[in-house]
Amino acid sequence: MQVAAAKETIFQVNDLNLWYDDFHALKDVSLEALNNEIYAIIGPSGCGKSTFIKTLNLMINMEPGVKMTGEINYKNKNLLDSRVDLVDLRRKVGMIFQKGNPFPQSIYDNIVYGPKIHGIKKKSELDEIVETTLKDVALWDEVKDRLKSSAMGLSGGQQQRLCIARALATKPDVVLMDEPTSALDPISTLKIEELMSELKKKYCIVIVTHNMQQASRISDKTAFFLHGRVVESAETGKIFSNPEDKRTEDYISGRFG
Ligand SMILES: Nc1ncnc2c1ncn2[C@@H]1O[C@H](COP(=O)(O)OP(=O)(O)OP(=O)(O)O)[C@@H](O)[C@H]1O
Repeated sequence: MQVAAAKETIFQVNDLNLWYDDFHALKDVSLEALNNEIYAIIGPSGCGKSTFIKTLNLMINMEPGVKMTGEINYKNKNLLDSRVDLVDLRRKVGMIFQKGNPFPQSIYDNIVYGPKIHGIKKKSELDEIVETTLKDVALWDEVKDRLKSSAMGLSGGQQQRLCIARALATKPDVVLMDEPTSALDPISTLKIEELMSELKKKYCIVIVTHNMQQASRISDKTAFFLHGRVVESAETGKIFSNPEDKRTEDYISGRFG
């Protein structure tokens, strides 16, 4: 009998506390996210989901008055140590937001932006990155004849897939997604969900979602946040069918939030 190889730990967060000035927004958060898995973060508005996901590539440092204690180990290196190269970190830990936010440039230039910053200049190499990443997000067939047209002419769902392609172009390990489908129609949402299931074959994905069906459909693990704490974190099937904590059960059954 073959034993499946253990999945690599990408993030190991230990006792993370975060304050915005005096406001204690994350309390003793501990989580482990593995490669080739989708980790969903759920919880009511204001519970700290976006704050948490933004700590994973230190985008949170752009907010004024933020102070953190604890550990955010990314591939065994604590990001809260001072000597982290932020440019390198953001290349390896890509982020997708609620609304696709392409640059007002061509489809092609949106994708080559990151690779060019990281020193790739050869046209054949850039062409290859554009084709591969657009194929990865299932957008190639829709746009291959208009790569030089403005990205702003794409539909909302296409713009979101382009932004995912843009994140993939720098060869990340992780894709963070903060409510990536909340501004999309059901068909575009389904396409992004199918895409996530494909992407997890190569990446670790952490997604914040308000959509409980989405979390249960696509994720492997789920963490339920409330008032800045992780109430419960487990296999998604367990969270949705047999949660340990009454508050988790109340939330997933729509009794609050
Ligand atoms: N820059 C900031 N300065 C001060 N407080 C903040 C800041 N950003 C967020 N907060 C507060 O931290 C708490 C957590 O906010 P956060 O945006 O992480 O919640 P959320 O779970 O993502 O909410 P939503 O689902 O509504 O997006 C909230 O009380 C919020 O008001």
